[in-house]
Amino acid sequence: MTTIEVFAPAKVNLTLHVTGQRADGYHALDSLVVFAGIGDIVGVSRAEEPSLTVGGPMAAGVPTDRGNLVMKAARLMDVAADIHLEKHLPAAAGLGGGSSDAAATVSALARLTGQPLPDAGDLLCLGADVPVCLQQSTARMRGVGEDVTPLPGLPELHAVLVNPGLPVMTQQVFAGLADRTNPPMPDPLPEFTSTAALIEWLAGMRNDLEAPAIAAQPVINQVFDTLKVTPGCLLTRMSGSGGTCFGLYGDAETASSAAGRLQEAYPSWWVVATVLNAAN
Ligand SMILES: C[C@](O)(CO)[C@H](O)COP(=O)(O)OP(=O)(O)OC[C@H]1O[C@@H](n2ccc(N)nc2=O)[C@H](O)[C@@H]1O
Ligand SMILES: Nc1ncnc2c1ncn2[C@@H]1O[C@H](COP(=O)(O)OP(=O)(O)OP(=O)(O)O)[C@@H](O)[C@H]1O
Repeated sequence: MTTIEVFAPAKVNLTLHVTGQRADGYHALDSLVVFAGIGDIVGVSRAEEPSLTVGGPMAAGVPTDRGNLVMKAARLMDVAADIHLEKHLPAAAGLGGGSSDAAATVSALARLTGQPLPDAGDLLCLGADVPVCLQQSTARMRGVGEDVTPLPGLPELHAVLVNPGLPVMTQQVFAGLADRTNPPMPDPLPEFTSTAALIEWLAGMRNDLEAPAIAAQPVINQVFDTLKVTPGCLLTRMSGSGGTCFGLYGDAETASSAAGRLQEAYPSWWVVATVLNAAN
């Protein structure tokens, strides 16, 4: 029995500019998206009937029925498969958890069956983050998520990801936006010759969902305040619709030390030091 396993990395929005709203209610975005060294693992093999098992340290509360996005992905691919999902990412965390899992499932089933990958537009029914998660590489994401421009050559970043353990529902955060028409990022983006230059530029960009996410889950403010005072923290920002926030550091040792301090101080939080945009 052939089993295909695919890594489903965490999706991190280094910027997230909300530039408008469509008639269908979805928002136009302009986002610099990178992927982390931590993620879920999706394993698929052919079966008579679809089935799903969910394991891993972050499996609690994740749907194990047809509502799981990996099962929706299998239905989109029209393949009956046994799927095993190993969860390492918190759900409803702004890390594209379910979306990355769905994208990994699509990729694994395409390899298992030889089917072509669906177009970005066809993947949106699984989630707005699925097209960028299918590429699993640094990109500028626009439209509602279907317009994905790969950005090779960006410097890698040493980061600490922190999630306070409370789910944040994406729809509620978008609904809480005060302004829905905000400036996009510059086009084209500058050439970044160093990590320091990238971080300095990022400081001038935004995540427009921070304010409504904080309104929905005020503990996010505490995550920001805690990250900001860790030694060597160069930038803090929320990823996606939250509640995960990230801090950027100059090197792996500084990031790892900050993660250790934070995890000791907040044992119930999910804290991970990782590399973003690692050279593929
Ligand atoms: C916030 C981001 O994670 C940034 O990468 C994505 O835009 C959201 O991606 P996602 O979690 O896959 O979102 P979906 O599950 O497709 O949509 C959840 C809800 O978020 C809102 N939504 C999502 C994407 C978008 N461009 N505009 C929206 O207004 C819609 O109300 C939608 O019903
Ligand atoms: N494979 C999955 N992993 C985690 N949650 C899932 C999955 N499939 C469906 N869900 C459901 O989707 C909800 C949203 O979880 P998900 O991890 O997709 O949010 P998110 O994508 O991290 O948020 P954002 O889009 O802001 O990055 C969860 O609360 C859960 O009930």
